[in-house]
Amino acid sequence: MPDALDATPYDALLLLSFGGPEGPDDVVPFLENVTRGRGIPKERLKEVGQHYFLFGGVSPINDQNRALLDALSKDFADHGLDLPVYWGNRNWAPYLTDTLREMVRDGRRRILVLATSAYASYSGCRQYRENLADALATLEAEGLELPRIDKLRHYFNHPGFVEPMIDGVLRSLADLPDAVRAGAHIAFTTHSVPTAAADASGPAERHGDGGAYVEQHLDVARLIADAVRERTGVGHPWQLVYQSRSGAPHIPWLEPDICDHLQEQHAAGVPAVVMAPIGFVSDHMEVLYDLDTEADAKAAELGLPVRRSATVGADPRFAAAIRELVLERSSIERGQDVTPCVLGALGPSHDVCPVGCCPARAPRPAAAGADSPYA
Ligand SMILES: CC1=C(CCC(=O)O)c2cc3nc(cc4[nH]c(cc5[nH]c(cc1n2)c(C)c5CCC(=O)O)c(CCC(=O)O)c4C)C(CCC(=O)O)=C3C
Ligand SMILES: [Fe+2]
Repeated sequence: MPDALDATPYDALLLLSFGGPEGPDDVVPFLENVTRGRGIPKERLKEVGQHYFLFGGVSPINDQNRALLDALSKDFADHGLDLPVYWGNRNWAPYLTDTLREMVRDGRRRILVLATSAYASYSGCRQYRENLADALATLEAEGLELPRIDKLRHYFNHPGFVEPMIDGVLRSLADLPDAVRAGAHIAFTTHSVPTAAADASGPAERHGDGGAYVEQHLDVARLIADAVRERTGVGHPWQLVYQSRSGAPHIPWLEPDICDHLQEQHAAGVPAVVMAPIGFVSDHMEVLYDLDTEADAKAAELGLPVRRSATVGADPRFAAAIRELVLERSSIERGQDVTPCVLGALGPSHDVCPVGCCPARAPRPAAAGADSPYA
């Protein structure tokens, strides 16, 4: 047995995710949960419902999270880290509030949260923190003693997140026909968000011109493109592009969309494209529909060879990265010196979201940050 690792003061890890439907009857109530109060046009909702029905009403995200939980349990056990791992979602069972209640009943007092979103943004960070605050408010109203909740720093630039994606892009390039491989363009994709949300992402000093959201994605894209050049000797041209736009058409969102981008690349004579969904932690519906279905169809129509590279999912290197991040944060909370493990130009992200980080359109209480109303 390895020496036991020390996660004190934490007594549990909470995997916090989006949630997704597990059958046709779940689709509409799931979409209602997601879009409550968010002003998404009815037409868009109908269309997104169809994406789920095309896959039997089942989002792959829950099985992805189950696989990640298994990978985390295995990694923690193999390394002598005795820390229970729980799972709760924003939009579908197991619901965050129910999981948090169970954790309190199990006596957990200091909880560290791993969200399945690697980057700063309202949708990828503060909204999860708002959900944590809502859950705490519910437990408080039930008379339960509230645990203290912290959130792990953004892990977009952790080697355990980036390296599996480098391998994925290399595999996709290798999988392209020989004749088009050297000329292939890499389209790094992430979820589009309103440009106003991107501009206000991250701490106040990063606001403006795409904010921390765009800056962090560009950092990861550059890391992957550089690593690919080092390993293949070919400097593939690349661009950060967007997918899964929603919202009303008159509100500006980040562009270009991947499908328009494929068309432009094709028109410019690019012989092949690797689509690398760096904005997503696993192959969930955005990847299976928006890339593997819609963008693939667009490419087929153009006669453009494309490949889609893997997300990290339950890669053991990602599980190991989470262990390292847990131990790093535990040491910091104990007042010890640590050297954060990080790649790229931006350095490690903050441990605690400062006041004004990824502000909401309408301010609401958010936990696990400097502006948390909870301890
Ligand atoms: C930045 C970002 C991430 C990445 C970070 C993270 O992972 O959290 C993400 C992930 C996800 N988004 C998901 C699903 C949906 N997102 C929607 C709507 C929206 N997403 C937004 C942003 C993001 N979303 C935004 C700005 C909206 C507009 C409405 C609003 O401002 O809230 C809608 C409504 C319909 C639509 O309009 O598409 C659905 C169904 C699923 C589950 C997939 C599955 O089931 O497998 C996942 C992982
Ligand atoms: Fe989304």
